[in-house]
Amino acid sequence: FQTAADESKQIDLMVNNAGTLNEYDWEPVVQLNLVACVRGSKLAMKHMSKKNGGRGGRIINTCSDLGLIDFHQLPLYCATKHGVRSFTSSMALHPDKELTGVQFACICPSVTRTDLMRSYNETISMAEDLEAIAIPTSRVAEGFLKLLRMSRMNGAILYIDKLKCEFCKLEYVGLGPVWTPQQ
Ligand SMILES: NC(=O)C1=CN([C@@H]2O[C@H](COP(=O)(O)OP(=O)(O)OC[C@H]3O[C@@H](n4cnc5c(N)ncnc54)[C@H](O)[C@@H]3O)[C@@H](O)[C@H]2O)C=CC1
Ligand SMILES: CC/C=C\CC(=O)/C=C/C=C\C=C\C=C\[C@@H](O)[C@@H](O)C/C=C\CCC(=O)O
Repeated sequence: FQTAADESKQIDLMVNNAGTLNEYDWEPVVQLNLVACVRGSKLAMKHMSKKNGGRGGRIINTCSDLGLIDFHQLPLYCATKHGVRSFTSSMALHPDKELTGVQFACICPSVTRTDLMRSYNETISMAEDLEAIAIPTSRVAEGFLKLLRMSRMNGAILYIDKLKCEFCKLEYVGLGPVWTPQQ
C-alpha cells in the first residue's frame, strides 16, 4: 500500500479482494479474509480522508453471497464474509463520512469460476453442479463497474448472481435508515 501511495501520491480506490477458503487450516483464512480486509480499509481510510489532507475516495471490499446467508459446508468462510459485510456497512454508517469523503461498499458474488471455486470442487463430488451454477468473472466485473459509475455508493451491498445484480436492503431496526441507491 505504501509503495502505491508513494508512487501515485493519491489513491482514489482501494479494493480488498484477496480471499481464500479452507475450513481445516482455518486461522490463516481469518487473517486474510477478515483481518487483512480491515487493515487494508483502515490504511486506505487514513490516506484518503479529507480530515488528513486527502481528497476522499472509495473502498470496495469483496464479500460473497455467503456473507449474507449461512451455509453448513463452509461455516468459517461464512463467518469471515459476514464479518467483511458487517465491517463494511458499519464503516459506511459512520457519521463522519461527509467529513472524510470516504465511501464504503461491498460486492457479494455467488459462486464464480476462479481457482478458489476449482479448489473447493476438488474436495467434493459435485463439480458439474457447481459448474452449472457458477458465474463468469466478467459478471462480477459488471457489478463492480456498476458501483464505480455511481457517484454515491456509500453503504451499498451488491449481490451478484447469474440473473441478478441488485442492492441488498438490510433493516437497521430502530437504529437508522435502510440504504437505498442514489445516483
Ligand atoms: N470464486 C467464488 O466463487 C467467489 C469468490 N469470492 C471472493 O472473491 C475474492 C477473490 O477470490 P477468487 O478470485 O475467487 O479466488 P482466487 O483464489 O482465484 O484468487 C485469490 C487471490 O487472492 C490472492 N491472495 C491469496 N492469499 C493472499 C495473501 N496472503 N496475500 C495477498 N494476496 C493473497 C491470490 O494471489 C489471488 O490473486 C475472495 O475474497 C473470495 O472470497 C466471493 C464470492 C464467490
Ligand atoms: C464454492 C466455493 C467458492 C466460493 C465461495 C463463495 O464465496 C461463495 C460460495 C457460494 C455458494 C457455494 C455453494 C456450494 C455448494 C455446493 O457445495 C453444492 O451444494 C452445490 C450443489 C449443487 C447446487 C445445485 C443447485 O442447487 O442449484
